[in-house]
Amino acid sequence: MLRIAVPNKGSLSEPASQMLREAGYRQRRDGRELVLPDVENDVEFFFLRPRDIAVYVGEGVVDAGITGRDLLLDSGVDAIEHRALDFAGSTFRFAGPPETVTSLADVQGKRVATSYAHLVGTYLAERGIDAHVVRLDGAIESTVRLGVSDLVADVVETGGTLRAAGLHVFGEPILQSEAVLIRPSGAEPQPGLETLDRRLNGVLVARKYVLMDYDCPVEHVEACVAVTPGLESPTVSPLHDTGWKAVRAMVPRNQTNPIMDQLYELGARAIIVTGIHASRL
Ligand SMILES: Nc1ncnc2c1ncn2[C@@H]1O[C@H](COP(=O)(O)OP(=O)(O)OP(=O)(O)O)[C@@H](O)[C@H]1O
Ligand SMILES: O=P(O)(O)OC[C@H]1O[C@H](OP(=O)(O)OP(=O)(O)O)[C@H](O)[C@@H]1O
Ligand SMILES: [Mg+2]
Repeated sequence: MLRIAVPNKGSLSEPASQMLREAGYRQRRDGRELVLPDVENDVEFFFLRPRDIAVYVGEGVVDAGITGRDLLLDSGVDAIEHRALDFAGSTFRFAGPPETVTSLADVQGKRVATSYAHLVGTYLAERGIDAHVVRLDGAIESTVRLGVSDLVADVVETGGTLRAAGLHVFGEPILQSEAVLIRPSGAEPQPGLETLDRRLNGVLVARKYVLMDYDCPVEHVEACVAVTPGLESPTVSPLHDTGWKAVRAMVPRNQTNPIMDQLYELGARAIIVTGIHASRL
């Protein structure tokens, strides 16, 4: 049985369970369940604190886990990213009062509050910057006002929290983070992991692509197909009217409308878009 760690709280928890549900796995209905066997799929889910998941995976206690890339790197354990999962996207950045910090060099000699002490310590050490890292669990943005730090290093999504605290980001982003599937490094991946990974990729594809069908005059098929090349190659089928063909291809969801505009200009008609419920590539 493949043992998989899933975040039990925080911003990763609900989207991770949702993704696993879409991939055909059982997920807990009651937020207090700690272990959930899914016998039909030969997996067992362990609901753990997001920050601890990399540790369990690194120790080989579980075969895989879902966590944030930032948490994985901060843990410093022997686990590696197996696949990016395209949710809980954020950047990890330095921020501080605009009057006192504007570039990375200004961090020298200052107090930096963060929940990611290892990540920040390593980042600064690699750049030869000597600073005092103050490790705190959360509400990092308040630490400057409260006098515990001179600046912070924290997760930024919309930037709203920093703005509300009167802080501005500076320097290059330390890291781009998102939810990731991780596994122990070194050891060969468990056999069931490939199935889990293919299923999760199936969900990613179903979210990212739509199916586009359209009819096209025979003489414009090549031009239209160039606009919708699909993943392998689009399906081109005959129609009863021999002057027309039917074309079907997967297209990126976020380009649906510009692609339909281009196809229409090229003479395609009856353009129909359908969502993909599930996929296996
Ligand atoms: N606003 C956000 N947008 C996107 N990702 C976020 C956000 N806040 C935290 N994360 C991500 O969630 C993970 C941290 O999870 P954790 O549960 O420790 O904190 P949290 O989501 O802030 O939960 P909480 O503060 O409610 O305990 C990290 O990978 C982090 O990048
Ligand atoms: O850029 P934003 O869209 O404002 O989001 C980023 C904020 O969200 C998270 O905080 P959370 O609300 O989880 O509180 P915490 O700091 O106590 O974890 C994160 O730690 C940042 O503070
Ligand atoms: Mg938080």
